[in-house]
Amino acid sequence: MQASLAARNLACRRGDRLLFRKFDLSLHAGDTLHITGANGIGKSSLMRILAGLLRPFEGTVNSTGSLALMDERLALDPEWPLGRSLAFWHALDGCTDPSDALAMMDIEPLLDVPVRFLSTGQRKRAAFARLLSGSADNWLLDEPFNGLDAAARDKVIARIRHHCEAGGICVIASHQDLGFKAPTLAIEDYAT
Ligand SMILES: Nc1ncnc2c1ncn2[C@@H]1O[C@H](COP(=O)(O)OP(=O)(O)OP(=O)(O)O)[C@@H](O)[C@H]1O
Repeated sequence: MQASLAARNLACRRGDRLLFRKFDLSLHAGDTLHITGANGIGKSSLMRILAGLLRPFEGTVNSTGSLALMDERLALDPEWPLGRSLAFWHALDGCTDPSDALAMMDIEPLLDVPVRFLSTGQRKRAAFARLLSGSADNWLLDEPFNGLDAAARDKVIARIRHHCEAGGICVIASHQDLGFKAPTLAIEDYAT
């Protein structure tokens, strides 16, 4: 894998509020990082900046390797059956055999269900199935455990560990305890 992710002197402004400033990070192959902070502090905004989806007010982001952001926005057509929606992304992501990821997240029984009928946890499992069947080097996971039951959560943690042991990077934004050890960065330390 080609993973690396660095941010320098980031500042984030939302509306007329400067949320944080002077935020730096430097991650290399194998690193996991837990971004912590209270509701509304700017975790999701930071993740979108790192993903290149939101322009920082100041500062720069540099990465090598491919990047995947998983957040509350499912990016699956709500009217399509889940299987068809996932197949759309598998084709774009160049995934020829998603069966392992679908089985791991217990998705097969849901493939005929329209996305709009999925429960919160089922949606999250579908999002993980897409992530796991892709080949991104840098994973940006925004509140990845919301809605997951204990069994699904354990599987996801095992896959995060596996991803990083294989040389990937995983940044997890969450106000919750992760349930496993990871270096932490508190956004409060950069709040204005
Ligand atoms: N498009 C926007 N325009 C203006 N303000 C916004 C916009 N999006 C988010 N905000 C504000 O930016 C702040 C940070 O939001 P963000 O979603 O990044 O926080 P968060 O730390 O992820 O919160 P939570 O833990 O509740 O998910 C919030 O006060 C939010 O209302």
